[in-house]
Amino acid sequence: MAILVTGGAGYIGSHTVVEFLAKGEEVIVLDNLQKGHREAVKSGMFYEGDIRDDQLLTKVFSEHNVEAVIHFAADSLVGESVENPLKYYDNNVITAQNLLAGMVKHGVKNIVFSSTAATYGEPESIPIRETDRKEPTNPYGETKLAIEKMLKWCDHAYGLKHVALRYFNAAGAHIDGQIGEDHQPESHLIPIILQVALGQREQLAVFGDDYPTVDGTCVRDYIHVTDLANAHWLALQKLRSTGESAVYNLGNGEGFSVKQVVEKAREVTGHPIPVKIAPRRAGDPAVLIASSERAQRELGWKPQYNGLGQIIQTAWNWHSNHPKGYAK
Ligand SMILES: NC(=O)c1ccc[n+]([C@@H]2O[C@H](COP(=O)([O-])OP(=O)(O)OC[C@H]3O[C@@H](n4cnc5c(N)ncnc54)[C@H](O)[C@@H]3O)[C@@H](O)[C@H]2O)c1
Ligand SMILES: O=c1ccn([C@@H]2O[C@H](COP(=O)(O)OP(=O)(O)O[C@H]3O[C@H](CO)[C@@H](O)[C@H](O)[C@H]3O)[C@@H](O)[C@H]2O)c(=O)[nH]1
Repeated sequence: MAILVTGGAGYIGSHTVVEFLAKGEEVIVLDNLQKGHREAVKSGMFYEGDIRDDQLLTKVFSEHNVEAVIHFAADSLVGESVENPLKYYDNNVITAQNLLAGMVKHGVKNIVFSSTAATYGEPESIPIRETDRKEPTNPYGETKLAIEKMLKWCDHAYGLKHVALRYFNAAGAHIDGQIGEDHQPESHLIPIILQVALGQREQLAVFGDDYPTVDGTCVRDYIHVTDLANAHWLALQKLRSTGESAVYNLGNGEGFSVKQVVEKAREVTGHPIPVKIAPRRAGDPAVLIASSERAQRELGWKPQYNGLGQIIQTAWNWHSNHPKGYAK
């Protein structure tokens, strides 16, 4: 039976495809390449197209005996979602609805869903636990929370089981150096810092230094992309063995401010990485740090890359060897 990976040509999806293939799974990727890269999917079957295309979904589900879907495909930028919320309701909520309808129609019973720390909004306490209050501060988080609720009701009505994985900040690149992060245009902190180190940007704009944090800049929990990829496989095993829906946070449990990330990147790259202080970016909570205790206990998940320097080093290997990303 096959595993359908939507958004498998994207950053986290492509790393997950590698891990699933290594475990001997049969993988099919569906990606419209709006952000992903065909070159990031080295093997496995590939369908180029949009999940909102019913004919294509029917074709994929008819041509394969799909056991489970790993659903990465989405728009996922906090700042952009504040400026253009309807884009997020369309490509996140409507896309998920279409996918779930296709799964129900074709009798596919399992889904692992990419949720996010952005579902919590400003945390009520740190570290954040799965049961904590969820009041997103941006439309991106709202759409992911709406999908989590849609999954709950699909379980209730159709017996469609899910594991929702609330990732904190994905970072780093595959240890073999063949795949990594390449978003056009880039908006994520670590790749932007490394573009400064490569001389592709003059400086990093730090979005706000007046947050109630250790040095005034936002604090995030950075988790290696391969550790995230492995959590998906463990989530699938849980669905296979228990047939129960669940939700898990995925992070390292340690927070780093923007300035601390810059400092660590200076150590890794040996570059001074100049910064300038810029206004706050709308929708950013001050601090997001995970408790992943539930994932460790119930999935047996244990991050292998728990040092920020180690995570940045893998990203630096990728960016310095692929200064233009996947572009030739
Ligand atoms: N990067 C992070 O730090 C982070 C953290 C928390 C959650 N997430 C979630 O993880 C998932 C993957 O994130 P990423 O950073 O790899 O993003 P990405 O943009 O690199 O990957 C998403 C992929 O989905 C594809 N896609 C988007 N809409 C599609 C559609 N309608 N039909 C078919 N393909 C479509 C894109 O082309 C892209 O390849 C997203 O759902 C995101 O919300 C990411
Ligand atoms: O040029 C930049 C880029 C980012 N930041 C800051 O760096 C931090 C991290 O930003 P970024 O890398 O853009 O990640 P987030 O906005 O925290 O969001 C990521 O992490 C979330 C989970 O925490 C996911 O849901 C999102 O999809 C993913 O993009 C934030 O405080 C930003 O304000 C800057 O100061 N300057």
